[in-house]
Amino acid sequence: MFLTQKLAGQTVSQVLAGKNLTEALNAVWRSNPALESGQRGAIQDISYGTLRQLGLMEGILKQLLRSPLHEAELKSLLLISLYQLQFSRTAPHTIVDHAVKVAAQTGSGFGKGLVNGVLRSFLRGKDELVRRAQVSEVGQYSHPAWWIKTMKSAYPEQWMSILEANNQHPPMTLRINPQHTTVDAYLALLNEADIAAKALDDTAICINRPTSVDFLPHFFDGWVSVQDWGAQAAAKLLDLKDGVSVLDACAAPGGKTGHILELANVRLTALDNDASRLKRVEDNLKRLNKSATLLLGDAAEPSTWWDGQQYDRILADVPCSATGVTRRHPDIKWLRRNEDIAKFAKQQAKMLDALWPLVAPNGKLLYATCSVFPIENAASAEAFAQRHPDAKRVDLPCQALPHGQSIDGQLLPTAEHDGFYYALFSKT
Ligand SMILES: C[S@@+](CC[C@H](N)C(=O)[O-])C[C@H]1O[C@@H](n2cnc3c(N)ncnc32)[C@H](O)[C@@H]1O
Repeated sequence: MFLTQKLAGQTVSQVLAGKNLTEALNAVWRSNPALESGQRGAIQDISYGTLRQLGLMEGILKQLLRSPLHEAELKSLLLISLYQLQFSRTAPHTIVDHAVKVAAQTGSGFGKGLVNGVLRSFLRGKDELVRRAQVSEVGQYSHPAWWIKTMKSAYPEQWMSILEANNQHPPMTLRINPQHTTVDAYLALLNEADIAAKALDDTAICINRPTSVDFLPHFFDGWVSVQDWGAQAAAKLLDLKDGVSVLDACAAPGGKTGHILELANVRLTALDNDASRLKRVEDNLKRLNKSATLLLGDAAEPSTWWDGQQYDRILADVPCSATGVTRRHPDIKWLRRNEDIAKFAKQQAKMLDALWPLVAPNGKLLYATCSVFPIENAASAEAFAQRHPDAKRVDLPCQALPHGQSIDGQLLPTAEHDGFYYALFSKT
């Protein structure tokens, strides 16, 4: 426990200094190769949990400090320990004792007494401290104020459920490969493996308790993939048929690439501008025993990689704020800035404009983001249609969507799926 608290504190400290959570955790794994899987799991749980609840934890800590604490590692140690005291089942005295030991090794060691005092004061006045921290919306919903404001104005009825969904553990969802199995047959295999799960539709299965893919029957034979239910809509929306040519313009790590190849016998080009991520597409396709032409290139600069042959279908699953998948990356709540959203929208418009000439007559382009910010979604799609009179917005076939519905292409995060946006255009 001592080591997990120490390393979780360091991880959160790195994130608060601007590093992304995945990179911060990878750095911990690299410098501590002897960690056991249980310890890694605990470090991950504490770091993710603290960042999900950071607004609340900061609100509590502020009440317990006489003056702002500038020593970053000590502050993060307090935040993760408060998180554990509030949300974990570990005995409080163990959490406090170990936090004090970590503090003794942190910086000049002066923080021992402070950590002891703060954590014991929290235990004495917990309920009132939490209540007072939740008076502010940042404390109650653990999102930055600018984010809460945008959600309120964009979704006057759903903003609270969106913010609450962002702070939950994400669901683990599988996509079965219809070339190998069916939902019913695979549920039976899961049942035999003692993995409780339920069907979401005729290709998606939700696992009750997330598990390692090592335990999923025939995972390495390509029978199933891990993919959010909302993400599974993309390939279905593309209206695929055998023989069509498809460009997956922002393909890595290849979740949707694999799905496209499972649905029809298409000629697929998978493009990404990140070589290491493109390698992940290759690995994914190998597991699924599928093939595609992989290209390293910039979707916004087709002249550098395009062979001049138009595509019948283009999937533009563009880089975005990822605000629809916040619960999988809770660091983005604290690393994103309001002004980033407009920058993403600009980059997305550039990519869409560059890709549109590559769509064949009567072909289709599906614009996709995992954002819930309208500037990147509805506003982007409308502006694109305005700029391109030959782009006709097509209604999304509801059978492709979770529960058969969206708000004009917008899926908001729920217990069953992440937040996504889809806009489909056909070339007249
Ligand atoms: C949202 S992710 C795509 C997820 C992927 N479609 C899937 O389902 O697994 C966006 C991808 O776009 C890539 N990307 C970012 N800028 C790009 C650009 N200018 N051209 C091509 N790919 C780009 C990123 O490397 C990233 O892999």
